[in-house]
Amino acid sequence: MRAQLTDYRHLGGGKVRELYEIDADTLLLVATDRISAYDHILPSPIPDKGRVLTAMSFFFFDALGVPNHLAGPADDERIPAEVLGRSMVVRKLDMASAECVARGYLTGSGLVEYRDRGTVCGIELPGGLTEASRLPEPIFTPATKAEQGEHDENISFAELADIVGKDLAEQLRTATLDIYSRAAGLAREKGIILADTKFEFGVEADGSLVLADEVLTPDSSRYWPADTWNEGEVQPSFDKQIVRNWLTGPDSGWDRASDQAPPELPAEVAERTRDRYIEAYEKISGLRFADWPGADA
Ligand SMILES: N#Cc1c(N)ncnc1-c1cnn(CCN2CCOCC2)c1
Repeated sequence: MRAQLTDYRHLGGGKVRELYEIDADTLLLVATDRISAYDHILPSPIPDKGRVLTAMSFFFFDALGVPNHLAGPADDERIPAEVLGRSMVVRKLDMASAECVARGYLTGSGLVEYRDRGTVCGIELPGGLTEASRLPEPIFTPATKAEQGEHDENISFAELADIVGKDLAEQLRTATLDIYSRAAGLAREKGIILADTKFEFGVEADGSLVLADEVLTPDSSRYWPADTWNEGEVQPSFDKQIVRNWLTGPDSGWDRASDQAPPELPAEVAERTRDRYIEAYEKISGLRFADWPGADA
């Protein structure tokens, strides 16, 4: 008999996820169908988004073969029926206080700093790079965790070392770059560019790392279609471009520059976005989303 969500203490959450306490040693990480765009949580859910992104985390935790925080399978009995398929039962860890970001391409906040200083997180980069340039090699660009609604603040490796200690900072950098490179190679074979991604790690009593949080989902990463990659242009997001185009198009009636909340999405836009999430998962994993638990949740 499955527990109820109300059996668990709600610890908090973020823009699109919630965290519950199962017991002293175990948490329930729940992904919702909420989607954010242009720093707004949209009023319209994307059906099955939580399940697809949870399936992606489970795929990569298995594929990567590094120590991780999963404490049960996708259909673990401790997962309430209403969130089955979009939840992970995870071990409660002592979390490292840093967002561990790897970038293989220059965009977003990294591009802003590069245009200002020629660096990203204090890392000198070659001249002449532009929007969506592939970097000579992937770089580790840590950030401090921001309060909800705020943007994480990029910091240098030296600043990270001051926060977590030099040895742990070096471990975080090595693990982040190694996992990113392996995942990027896997995605590229399937025609998808993993431009960048954000990991969170726990630290065991012996100082070893445990990969935590969600991993390599479209919410924690930038995924671009490889066949349309064109240096110097803002790349289309593999998963969110349909929503972005509708929101900034003539039909939405929304002004991105205003402080208006975005409108509801047409059902067709939500449905096509669902299809893109499923396409990303099935292309990358080689698995069928139809086989993932929780379809009737
Ligand atoms: N994963 C994990 C984990 C763990 N295994 N042990 C202890 N704490 C955490 C933890 C607590 N917060 N976060 C940031 C991710 N949050 C998720 C919910 O939504 C908001 C963001 C991770």
